[in-house]
Amino acid sequence: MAKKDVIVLNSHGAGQYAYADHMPKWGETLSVKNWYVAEDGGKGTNVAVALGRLGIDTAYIGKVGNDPWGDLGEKWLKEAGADATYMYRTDEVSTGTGLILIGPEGQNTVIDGDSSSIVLKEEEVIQALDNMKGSTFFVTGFEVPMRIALAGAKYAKKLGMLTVLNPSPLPEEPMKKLDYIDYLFINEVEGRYICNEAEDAELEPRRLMEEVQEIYGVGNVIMTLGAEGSTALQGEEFFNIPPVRVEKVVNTAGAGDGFMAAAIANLVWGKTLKEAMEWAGKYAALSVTINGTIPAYRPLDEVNAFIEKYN
Ligand SMILES: Nc1ncnc2c1ncn2[C@@H]1O[C@H](COP(=O)(O)OP(=O)(O)OP(=O)(O)O)[C@@H](O)[C@H]1O
Repeated sequence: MAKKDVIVLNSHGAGQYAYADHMPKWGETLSVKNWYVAEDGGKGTNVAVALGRLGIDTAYIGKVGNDPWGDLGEKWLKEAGADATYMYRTDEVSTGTGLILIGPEGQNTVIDGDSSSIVLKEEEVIQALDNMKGSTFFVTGFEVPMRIALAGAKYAKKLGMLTVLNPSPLPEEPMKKLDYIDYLFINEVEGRYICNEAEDAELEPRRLMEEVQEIYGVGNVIMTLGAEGSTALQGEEFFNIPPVRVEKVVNTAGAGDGFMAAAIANLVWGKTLKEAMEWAGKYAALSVTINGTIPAYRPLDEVNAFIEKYN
């Protein structure tokens, strides 16, 4: 039986970026500058790699194609020390990938491929969880089908694990109660959407999280506020974690995934939720000073050095 500190069930994918001076017409061969595969993994591999690099015993569950993008995900996981045994493979659909064509004014057109996550089966998730009974945390999100993510969370809870959900991308239909979820991580836009609030509406973060608690029946709601830091409602206890100001913000993509991974790592280390969020805020602040998503998830010694310098 392979017990883990954290099991992550969510997607893997790889975005391809290309810079063009115009949009191609049908039949045209367009030469583009600087075509590259970005190291942004999809929320599953992002979180699993971030946790692995922090030294947390982590396993990934998901499905990728039999193609180079799937191989890349497996390589990232293994290099981070995460277990890729349950990175299932399929010939039916290729690994989720998108072509992001960036124009001369920075405008972009995205061609998004179907992701192999859509053919992940509930039985495969259950089998993986059965083989990892006794694990501590189970983390999921909706870049795999919502039905699969929630079935996984319910089963993990039944096996005695602590469950964490990042319900992103949010489904259009309202969700039912999620009272088998222990920790819900959302950003402010998602918080307002769940509460049916306009993005620029006035509801205070605390009230928003109270409503989210009520709607979903989840006791611990953690809401990230971008450059403004983060905030949480743990039962009735509210806390606000002020932002960490860095000299130069280079790239904030994936900051939310990194923040969640860092907070969970601290919960594994026995810290309180408040302590976990303070550390995660520093971890995420370091990540926004580094270009790329996966490259910005730094190992424990580098994060500690940054925190020492910051203090
Ligand atoms: N400009 C910034 N300066 C310092 N810290 C930041 C900045 N932007 C984000 N962070 C940190 O990262 C955390 C997560 O950011 P954010 O709320 O933007 O998540 P998100 O919207 O889920 O991000 P993404 O979807 O890009 O992963 C914040 O709570 C904060 O701690």
